[in-house]
Amino acid sequence: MGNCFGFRRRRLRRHIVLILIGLDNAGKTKTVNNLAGENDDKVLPTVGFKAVNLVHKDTPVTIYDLGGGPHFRQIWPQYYSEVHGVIFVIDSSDFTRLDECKSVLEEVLSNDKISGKPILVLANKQDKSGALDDIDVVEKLNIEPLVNRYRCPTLVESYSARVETNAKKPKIDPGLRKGYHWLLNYIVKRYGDINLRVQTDIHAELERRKRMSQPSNRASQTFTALSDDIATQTGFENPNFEIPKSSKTSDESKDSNLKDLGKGLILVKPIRKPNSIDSTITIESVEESDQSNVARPKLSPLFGRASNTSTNETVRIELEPRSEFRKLSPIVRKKSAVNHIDFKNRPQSSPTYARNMFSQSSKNSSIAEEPRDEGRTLDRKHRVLLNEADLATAHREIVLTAREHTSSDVTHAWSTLPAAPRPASASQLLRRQLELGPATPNKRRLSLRHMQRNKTSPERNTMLIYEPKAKKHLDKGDFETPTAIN
Ligand SMILES: Nc1nc2c(ncn2[C@@H]2O[C@H](COP(=O)(O)OP(=O)(O)OP(=O)(O)O)[C@@H](O)[C@H]2O)c(=O)[nH]1
Ligand SMILES: [Mg+2]
Repeated sequence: MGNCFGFRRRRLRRHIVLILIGLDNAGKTKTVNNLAGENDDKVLPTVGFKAVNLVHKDTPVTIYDLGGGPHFRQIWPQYYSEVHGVIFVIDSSDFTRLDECKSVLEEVLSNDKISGKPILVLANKQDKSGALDDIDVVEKLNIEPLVNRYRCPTLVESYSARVETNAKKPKIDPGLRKGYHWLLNYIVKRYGDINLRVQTDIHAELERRKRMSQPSNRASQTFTALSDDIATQTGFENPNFEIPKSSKTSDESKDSNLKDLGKGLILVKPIRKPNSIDSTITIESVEESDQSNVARPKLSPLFGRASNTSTNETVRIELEPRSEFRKLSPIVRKKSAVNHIDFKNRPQSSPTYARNMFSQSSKNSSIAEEPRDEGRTLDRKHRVLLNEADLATAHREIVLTAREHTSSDVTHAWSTLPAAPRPASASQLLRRQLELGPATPNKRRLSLRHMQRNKTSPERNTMLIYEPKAKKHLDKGDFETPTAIN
């Protein structure tokens, strides 16, 4: 019987997109031909890519069969954001290329757009004598630690894409059939989560490309994108944020801020890797100088400034939230009726929160407009992202904490706000880690990893910090135990 209210259950329209990759000559095209029921004796090396459309239990499936030659591998990442899963084919009879295969697989899995997505590893050419079976492949390619590291649900299957030529319709090897069905069923079951991530990634990628195509604003806008990803996709307050308790008057505070801004500014510029659309933000310290004629970098207020006060080594990165990202963010979607971000639990992500806080603070008038406390600063628009001093002194790995606020917090004055944060647990929306990567004397990589419940893999934002006059050499040995910042 139909629904008596005349409602029909709306089914989510699914469309699964897979990417088929692996070294050249691995048998990718032969494999997809098998899946499509094509009996093609001679397959030629793929130039560029080929899209194959199939159907799995009423769900359309598109498989991008990409060329595996070294030149074509460079275009693989362009497809990563839009795929729901990966099929990685290996020629298990070609022992000479196992190392190459291993490093290519690691490169794929470590990509931000792939980490966390399901992977089907296919050990092809089992008909050849001496071919490695699936267990050997797992061992030789070190697959287990690799997929654990990048949190990719993985299945390894062995099969042969070579089928009997006299058969009208090629039989699909049971190994291939099993693996293919596992991958599709896995995606179908978690389609909502995986697809949300795919859509968000596609949107972010388009935005980034749009920005990159505007040369005049390239530096500032790229930085905006990066900051926004941190600010809006985490939906949380700044990791090292602490509510400052300043005893200074607003005039004093303004003065000290102006002075600090004059010292050691930081240049922010994007670095583009050749043949890649990815860019990294480099933050370069400018040495302190008394010469007034030294040109200071002009940074757009759009993306905020970054400043480094030489006295306390605080790197201050100011974030400007952008509304476009919010529209797609899972946090926005949580409340169905309106475009509403649940600021109650993430008050510091909210521009209105900051505004309220400041209007509250100015009403109370004992609060400085831009209060400052030992290198940590919060002002009207911005939040502190990294506290260099904290990083440099103790922490190899910092497990960030989430802070619980109730709406009543907003009515408090700065000085009376609860300061003790509650440690984030795995069941909470986010799990974030700040990692201090391997360091050279003057270069450090800081990456912010954060995980959202609705996503299947961590987001990662990386910044390289160059310190021309760095004295400390930070390496693994300097840090022993992870410490929570409170
Ligand atoms: N013996 C044997 N040969 C296979 C098998 N699968 C593919 N081949 C052969 O391996 C060669 C390469 O196959 P392709 O499917 O073109 O390989 P590919 O991975 O698509 O290569 P690119 O498009 O260059 O990246 C072809 O000559 C296939 O006939 C298999 O299971 N057994
Ligand atoms: Mg091919």
